[in-house]
Amino acid sequence: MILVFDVGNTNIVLGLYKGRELTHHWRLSTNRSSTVDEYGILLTNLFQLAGVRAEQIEGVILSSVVPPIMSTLERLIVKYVGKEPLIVGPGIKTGLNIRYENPREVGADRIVNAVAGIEKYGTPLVIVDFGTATTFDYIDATGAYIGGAIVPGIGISAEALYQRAAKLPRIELAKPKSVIGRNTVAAMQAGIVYGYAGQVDGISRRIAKEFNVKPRIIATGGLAELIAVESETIELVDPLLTLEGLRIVYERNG
Ligand SMILES: Nc1ncnc2c1ncn2[C@@H]1O[C@H](COP(=O)(O)OP(=O)(O)OP(=O)(O)O)[C@@H](O)[C@H]1O
Ligand SMILES: CC(C)(CO)[C@@H](O)C(=O)NCCC(=O)O
Ligand SMILES: [K+]
Repeated sequence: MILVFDVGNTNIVLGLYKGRELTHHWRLSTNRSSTVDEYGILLTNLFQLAGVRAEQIEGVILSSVVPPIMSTLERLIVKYVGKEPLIVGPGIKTGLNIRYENPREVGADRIVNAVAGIEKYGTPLVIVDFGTATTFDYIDATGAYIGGAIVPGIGISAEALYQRAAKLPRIELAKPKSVIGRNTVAAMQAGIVYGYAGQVDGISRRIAKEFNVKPRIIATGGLAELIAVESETIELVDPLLTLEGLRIVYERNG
């Protein structure tokens, strides 16, 4: 069994693979002040509930876009799983040709998404990940990672309205009845849901035009489903794409 960790700014998503099969997956909050032992209690409890013993885990792979908690997570894995994790970053084989100006700058989550996306969906491809930030990644027909776009995430945008405008409340992110809201909550929901759906369509169409391609457009991330149903360009939602990418990268370094 291998244990995979996708460490994002909002959530840590972890999964257990038996061969190619994802047997368990869990979502924890990313808490910058949690200690090794606090994360250790969570991990131990999850394993216990799943009937998994740490000795059954042959290897661990971790991708993170939160540098300040890396040392905590590395120590967590050594202490509670008894393994040195493989960390997605310079020096490991991803098999991805990265054409970013500085390849080290690309978020590990975006790299791992691209690896899984190419394997599962082929190229050319656009991956949209609705996380803390919404990211777009464009992979060309040769399988090269060209780059993408980074947008404030849905949660960040909704939170900013609430924080900065005295009369705007915190809202539930849900689809409103109409694109024209006739109360504050409905108006905010319309702006966010249709705004983000339109953003995906707009950016995807621009990619298609600028690069003269017809890429498949695949979405992932916590809030993908809500937006995908309103988008005209998202072909499908693959909620566990990042975990799949981690498994593939682990195998490429075996
Ligand atoms: N129902 C909701 N209402 C309001 N905000 C939400 C809702 N669900 C998620 N969010 C917010 O949206 C953002 C993205 O959440 P999501 O669960 O997609 O994170 P994620 O995909 O794990 O992101 P990351 O990988 O960056 O940690 C977070 O800021 C989260 O607080
Ligand atoms: C954009 C986020 C925050 C999305 O999780 C992450 O991929 C990241 O921190 N990336 C580094 C910057 C870049 O990808 O260009
Ligand atoms: K993410």
